Amino acid sequence: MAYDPNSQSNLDEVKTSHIHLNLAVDFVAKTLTGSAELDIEAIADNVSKLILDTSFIAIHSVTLHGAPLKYTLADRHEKYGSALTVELGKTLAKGDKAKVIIGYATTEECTACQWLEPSQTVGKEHPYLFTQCQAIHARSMVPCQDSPSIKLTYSANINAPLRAVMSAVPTGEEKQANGTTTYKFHQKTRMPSYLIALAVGNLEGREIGPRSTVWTEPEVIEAAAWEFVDTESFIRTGEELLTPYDWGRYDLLVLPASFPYGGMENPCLTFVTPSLLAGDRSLVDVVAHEIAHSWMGNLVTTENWEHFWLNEGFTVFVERKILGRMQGKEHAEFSAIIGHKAMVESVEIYGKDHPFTALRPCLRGEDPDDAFSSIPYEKGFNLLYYLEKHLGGPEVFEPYVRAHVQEFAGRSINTNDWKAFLYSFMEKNFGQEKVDLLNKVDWEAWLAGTGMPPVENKFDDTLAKACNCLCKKWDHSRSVEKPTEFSPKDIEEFSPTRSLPHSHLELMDQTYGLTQVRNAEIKFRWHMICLKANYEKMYPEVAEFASTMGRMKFCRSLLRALYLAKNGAELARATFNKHRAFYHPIAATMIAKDLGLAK
Ligand SMILES: CC/C=C\C/C=C\C[C@@H](O)/C=C/C=C/C=C\[C@@H](O)CCCC(=O)O
Ligand SMILES: [Zn+2]
Repeated sequence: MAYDPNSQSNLDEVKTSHIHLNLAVDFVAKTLTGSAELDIEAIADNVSKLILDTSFIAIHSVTLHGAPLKYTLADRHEKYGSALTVELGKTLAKGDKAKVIIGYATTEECTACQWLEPSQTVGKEHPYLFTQCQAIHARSMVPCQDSPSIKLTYSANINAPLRAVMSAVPTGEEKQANGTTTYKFHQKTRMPSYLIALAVGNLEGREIGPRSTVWTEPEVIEAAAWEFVDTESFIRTGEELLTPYDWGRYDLLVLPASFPYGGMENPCLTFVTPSLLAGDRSLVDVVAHEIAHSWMGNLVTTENWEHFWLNEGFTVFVERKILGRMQGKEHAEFSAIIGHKAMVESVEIYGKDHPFTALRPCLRGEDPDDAFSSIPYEKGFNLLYYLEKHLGGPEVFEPYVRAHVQEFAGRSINTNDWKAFLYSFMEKNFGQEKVDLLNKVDWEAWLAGTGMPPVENKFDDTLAKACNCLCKKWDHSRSVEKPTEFSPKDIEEFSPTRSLPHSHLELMDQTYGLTQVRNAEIKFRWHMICLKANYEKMYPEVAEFASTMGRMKFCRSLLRALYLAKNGAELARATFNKHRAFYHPIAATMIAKDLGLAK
């Protein structure tokens, strides 16, 4: 039976198999208004009610096959929203089906939607709406069983004044007499509610592959189409490693700058931050990551957010397999080294004994957004990387990873399911020898232990060597007042850490032009180095970057570091307060907590 501590739905009694959305997008009222039709099925006997997750939603009506039903909306749970209890007016036996239609509207407190003014878009002429439902924000957009343990198909008719795109295949559009258009969608593959996604804006599409179109504002379409030209090769490599791609289309949507994540694996339509548009295709590993989710997370889904590592650890593992095949093994290993550094930083931020540093944390009573960090990604990856080596390498492990997808596609699983299948696959295909090896793994330390993983993997440092070498050179240059051995050539491959004297930071900037750099990853690291050194001259640049780039990896980390830097706290808070409306509601909530501004 499904267990989900972050949902208030009666998951043990009912499951939803399909949702049809009929929604009108109102940019003036900033609401989605219409209905959600839920096809439900009793999974137990004597089911008389349906309990749905909602958050800041106004319920207008509930009907069953046209007849009104009684319902109550509970007082709001601070983290999980208001449970909507619908009296079904009859008792369902196990296997009985029903269609419940809920008339509703979102409200201005909706945490999934960000409504952008024209001034917040690239083109500055049209408003824009986008949603982000992971982890538990779908309930603020659609009344539903908002748990990844429930997998459903969905369809939608979205009436909007501008083009609408969704995490589904478009099936048609109908012009309306009032000048709006109804955009129709269908998602045939069963997926969890957190993958429901919608964007509406002045969007143009450009084909970049046999099953891929990149969507974005016309002003950036050229740059986007150029940057993501390798998309089809990533998908094919994923198919070679795993199973045929199941979702039909793989389109990309490049969002406005306030999009809070690097990418979001919404099926058929990955959402990405415009910070990937580096102009040199150097940041497209995020696209490899989102494509890997087509199998890991979207087909094989975590049962609840406590096993989030099954989505992300496996996705990072496949992402690095794809990179290894396309760019060479040393690139994949370099990515693992960078990921390891991110994990060290996350453990430092939480503290090594913090429960959220465990691979499988307890999230009862917690907001999953508070538990989000690099840990499920990188500790999960490190466990799989370690298991691959421990069990005999890719020849043994890659067939297992493929079998894992074949076994669990279409299902939601937990860590016990995962481990049981790993044992049975190894025993069946390779015999007792592998089972003995599995029995030697310190499962308790890997899964429940806090802090860094119990085993430190060794990664190939071919590409890291150049960075480490240059880092040492700058470190040793502390004793020299005006070092002369540095040149722009140094940084064709690199990145440093411990704080340097301000004079050296100035020289570094003059030599490498770091303040002017376009690549957001490099800019971010340069800003972090300056903040670590309390280099106040750079604080205004940091504030500018953090208030124009809504990807939390950048703005949240920079504002938190500025807040902790000498004389930086006031500027961090002032910057956030001034630009609060720029951030997506999820980012705004998290940053307010970091800066001690949460209510
Ligand atoms: C143990 C953690 C438990 C639950 C967390 C689940 C969801 C967290 C929620 O905050 C949503 C996360 C969405 C992530 C989307 C994309 C990431 O891959 C982006 C990573 C950061 C970046 O590159 O910007
Ligand atoms: Zn991911």
